[in-house]
Amino acid sequence: MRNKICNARRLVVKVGSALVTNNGAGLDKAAMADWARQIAVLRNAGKQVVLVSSGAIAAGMQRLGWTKRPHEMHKLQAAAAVGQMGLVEAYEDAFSRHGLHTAQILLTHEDLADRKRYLNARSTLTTLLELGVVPIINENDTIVTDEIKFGDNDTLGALVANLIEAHALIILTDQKGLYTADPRQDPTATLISEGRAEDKSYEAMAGGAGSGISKGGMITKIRAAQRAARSGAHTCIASGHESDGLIRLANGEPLGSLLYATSSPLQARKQWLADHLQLAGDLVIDDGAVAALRSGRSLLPVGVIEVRGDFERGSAVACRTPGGEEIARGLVNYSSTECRRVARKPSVEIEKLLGYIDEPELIHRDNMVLR
Ligand SMILES: Nc1ncnc2c1ncn2[C@@H]1O[C@H](COP(=O)(O)OP(=O)(O)O)[C@@H](O)[C@H]1O
Ligand SMILES: N[C@@H](CCC(=O)OP(=O)(O)O)C(=O)O
Repeated sequence: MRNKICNARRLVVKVGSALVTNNGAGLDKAAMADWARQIAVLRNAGKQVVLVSSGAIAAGMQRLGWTKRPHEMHKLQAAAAVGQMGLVEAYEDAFSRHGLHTAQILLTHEDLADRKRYLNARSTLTTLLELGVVPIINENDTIVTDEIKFGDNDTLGALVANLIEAHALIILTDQKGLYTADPRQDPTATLISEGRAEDKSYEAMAGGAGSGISKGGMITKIRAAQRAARSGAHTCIASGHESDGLIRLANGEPLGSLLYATSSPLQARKQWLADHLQLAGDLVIDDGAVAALRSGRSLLPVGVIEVRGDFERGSAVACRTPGGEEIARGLVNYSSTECRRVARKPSVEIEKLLGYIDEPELIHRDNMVLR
């Protein structure tokens, strides 16, 4: 079962406030440096890793000399803005010692619910990963308050796993994993080694957060595992204090709790595309494009004869024959106006015709499902 994590080529690692900040006492730079070292080992083994890290508020409180967490939302937001600097500075320093570049990405849940921003975030992240950079993600606390209130970077980790079609989400926390009850309250609680992420019985085992600085607790981790499983990612909840924990997980050691998905990322994504999309328009395609799509290739502008409807980048559109038969549907990389300008043209002309290029294909095969 643990080969599910060692086979994962693309991983999201989430580290919670309790860990990054040593339970609120400023940043634990030694721990951060150690995760960076381990992530560098994973990168050298050919894995792509995105880091979702909390800790901005605690770091900001320390920089501002505050000893008590304020209740006012705007003060928490100000602390997060100050602390985010220290957080990324510390990671940048730690990763640069291993010759790795980092990138800061601040996201909100709304960004990922919006199709256009979703596609933009997705292409930026995948480009960074291909460049060998380690993206470091946190919530954009300046413009949203939900996450500060609910302390929910676990959900963000799952949304990022959905976004980049990660194979695994590793949630590092201050416990060894998911126990049958909160181990702080119940000393007889035992560690769950593995089970299906969708298993509803886990929700009843989760208590609240362990410390004043964290907010989510286990329930947000279990829900994150359920959400990650919907895009085919397995989740492992494990201790961030375990020596070489990430490396050992990647080697298949049975650390922590594995909450596994039952479908592959590609199957899950295609199922989602097939079930959930409301079509915003049609791309009428020629015989060559029909054959290309049926053999599993992406849709290029050269095969498009006509564009019907008004739609934005990221909308769902159908690919149809001139007779109206639906061949495929998927998320389109360009708006209807842009599609009309590039239809029938080779991809190399996109930049000249539009003045910029997002992607060489109108619909990428990963974002498409055949009918
Ligand atoms: N069933 C459970 N198994 C393990 N930990 C649990 C459970 N229920 C509640 N918890 C608590 O959840 C805490 C971890 O969540 P949290 O404090 O939000 O950490 P993080 O900042 O890493 O997200 C643990 O310290 C533990 O006290
Ligand atoms: N984004 C904020 C808070 C998010 C948060 O606490 O999440 P979690 O680590 O899941 O408890 C921060 O960086 O301080």
